[in-house]
Amino acid sequence: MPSVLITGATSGFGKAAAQRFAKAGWSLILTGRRVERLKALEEELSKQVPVLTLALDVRDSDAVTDAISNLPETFLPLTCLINNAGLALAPEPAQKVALEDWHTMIDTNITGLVNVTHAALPLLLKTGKGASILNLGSVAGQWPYPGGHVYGASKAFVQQFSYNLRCDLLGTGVRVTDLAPGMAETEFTLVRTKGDQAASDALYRGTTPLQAEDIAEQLYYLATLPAHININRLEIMTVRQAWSAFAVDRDPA
Ligand SMILES: NC(=O)C1=CN([C@@H]2O[C@H](COP(=O)(O)OP(=O)(O)OC[C@H]3O[C@@H](n4cnc5c(N)ncnc54)[C@H](OP(=O)(O)O)[C@@H]3O)[C@@H](O)[C@H]2O)C=CC1
Ligand SMILES: O=CCS(=O)(=O)O
Repeated sequence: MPSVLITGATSGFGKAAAQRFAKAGWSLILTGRRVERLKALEEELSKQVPVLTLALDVRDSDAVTDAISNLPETFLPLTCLINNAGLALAPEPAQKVALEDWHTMIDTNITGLVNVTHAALPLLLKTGKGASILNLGSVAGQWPYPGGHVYGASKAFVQQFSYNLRCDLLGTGVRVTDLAPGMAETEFTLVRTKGDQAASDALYRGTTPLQAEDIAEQLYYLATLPAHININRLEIMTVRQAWSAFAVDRDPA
């Protein structure tokens, strides 16, 4: 039975991915900080497949290394790592943002992702052919927009780290993908606005955002491609989102 390690499984893409992989019979290693949600997910999915939940903050490198290097045999070999835990904060212009918010994004989206990758790499290399690392990037890593500042830059890191890993893992059989979604309706905007439900609802109202299940389906597709195929980057948007014109600073009329 293949097994998948999903970071940030307590909400959004991570939770939907856990449900999708469970449906296909994969063993699940699920992580996140919110213990109650992990427990609920374990209760739901352990009726279908073996489930191991790890209450972990991806920023804590010692805890991450310890947990991943001591996985029970039932959850090995590890076939897929989904580096999904992440967040955006402070949609305001850069010059108005608290430094702490920038640090939180860097510590989670960059340091957290490399912590988990470093800990899981020996297991994935042992699996070799057919193993995958699926990294949650974002359209924000490729395309600039106002208020994107450190969030977009952290996702540009995810893209380049994914490509560079591909170079080093050549010949090992381990695949690496930067999956870069656009606007998707999860708790992402609630977190970004520090709990402003009205702002979150307003962003998704009157359009058709991607849903967590759409991304889960892509993750499952990527993890189950024939072993000789590596999709390097997959950018995915709702058909109701696109780019906009360049902004220009003009003198008053
Ligand atoms: N929604 C969107 O529009 C898009 C999202 N993305 C990316 O997809 C990923 C998932 O986002 P999404 O599902 O939308 O958002 P959610 O807010 O719904 O889920 C985020 C998940 O990350 C976990 N997480 C956050 N910080 C930490 C931490 N320090 N340690 C461990 N887990 C953490 C949360 O768990 P807990 O709080 O329990 O720790 C939660 O399970 C993120 O990397 C995001 O940047 C990319 C493109 C578009
Ligand atoms: O990564 C999230 C999508 S967006 O808010 O940057 O468009």
